[in-house]
Amino acid sequence: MGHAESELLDVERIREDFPILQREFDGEQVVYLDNAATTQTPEPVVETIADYYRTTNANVHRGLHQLSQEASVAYEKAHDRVAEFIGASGEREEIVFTKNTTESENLVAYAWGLNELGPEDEVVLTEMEHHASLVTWQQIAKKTGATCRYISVDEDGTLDMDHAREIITDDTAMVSVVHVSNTLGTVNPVSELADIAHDHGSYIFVDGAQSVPNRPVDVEAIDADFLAFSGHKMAGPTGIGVLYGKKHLLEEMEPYLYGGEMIKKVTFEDATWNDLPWKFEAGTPVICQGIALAEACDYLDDIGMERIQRHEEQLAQYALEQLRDEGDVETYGPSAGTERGGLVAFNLDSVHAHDLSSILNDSAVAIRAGDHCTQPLHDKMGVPASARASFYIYNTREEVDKLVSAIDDARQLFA
Ligand SMILES: Cc1ncc(COP(=O)(O)O)c(CN[C@@H](CS)C(=O)O)c1O
Repeated sequence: MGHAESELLDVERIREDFPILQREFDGEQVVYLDNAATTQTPEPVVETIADYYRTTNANVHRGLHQLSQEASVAYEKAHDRVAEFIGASGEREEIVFTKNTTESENLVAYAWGLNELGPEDEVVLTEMEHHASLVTWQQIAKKTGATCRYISVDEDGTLDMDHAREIITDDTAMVSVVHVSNTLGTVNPVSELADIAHDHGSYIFVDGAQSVPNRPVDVEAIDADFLAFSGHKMAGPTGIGVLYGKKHLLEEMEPYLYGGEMIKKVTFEDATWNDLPWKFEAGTPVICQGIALAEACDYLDDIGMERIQRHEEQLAQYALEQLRDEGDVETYGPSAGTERGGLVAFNLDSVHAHDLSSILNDSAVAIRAGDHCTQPLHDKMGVPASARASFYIYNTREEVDKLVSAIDDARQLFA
């Protein structure tokens, strides 16, 4: 299948780095449109992983031998590279490697929330939060007696900022907000929300899982106190997430996972903690994944995050136009022309999203169908599930056409 180049990205050249995109199912070349769930891994990142295990593998911070020294240096530098990727001037001391975004959210909820929240405190979320944030803060609130409140989402899928200004008050201890919704594609004004939160003495946690991989993100320009994202959504491996935290906050926080690496001195009676970020990286850390994530940062920066953003926006707008041309497709999220992330959730009249996804799979079109870990949002939308196409650097307009054609196959099947 030939692929028209986007005027923004040399997609043909990029696709050469992703052999998985050549796979065929029953003679149909795969059309991978499930990038909000996880992205594919380019050869330079795969080679970095292979090279690590071939030449450098050793445990970090524990051996004086050459291999351990080399692995330790590479692992530490990976923290610095990730810090640079998101504009964290505190470098490695502000970057904690976790397993994924979910663990990063839980780290702050337990290490800060469990100790700092009480019955007089409120945690403000949005109705479009992913379960990684919503369930985490909901359960910590139950444990501490704090109250969760939710900023409303308007009919058009955007955040009701008047409601945000109303419910973020001096009782708010934490605002936790998704930067780009994985269901609606809505891009939330996180800098404005940070200002509102800070004006009331609250911290702000930004869920960057769908923004850091897809657009330029500068944590200091946002003035986020915490920000989380996952390596597997940004051309990196699974098994690594990142928690960014302002240095002074991470210094004040107690660890929530104990063991080796995170300590300095241990007696039978007590222990003291290691320096940042190691205080929050108990046990043998995600060594190879961290080094591979640094390579993914290089890979994406070589393409350019602004160009990636515009490429995805163009594909999403094109998909919206194609889908909305059909009278029987309901799409969710901001209208065409309004800024949105590179994804479109939708439903085809009279066809359940799961059935639609299965039929699209018959044409080798891979999308996601379900609640996308945003069940309360789907309840508010009045649908049990939605189908979702999400785009990345290797997708093309021609693949959007393939999606639309496969949807038509489903339409005919259920006609
Ligand atoms: C906004 C947002 N916040 C947190 C997460 C969790 O990322 P993890 O790497 O699984 O921990 C995700 C992952 N959303 C995937 C899996 S549900 C999706 O298909 O939309 C996300 O989109």
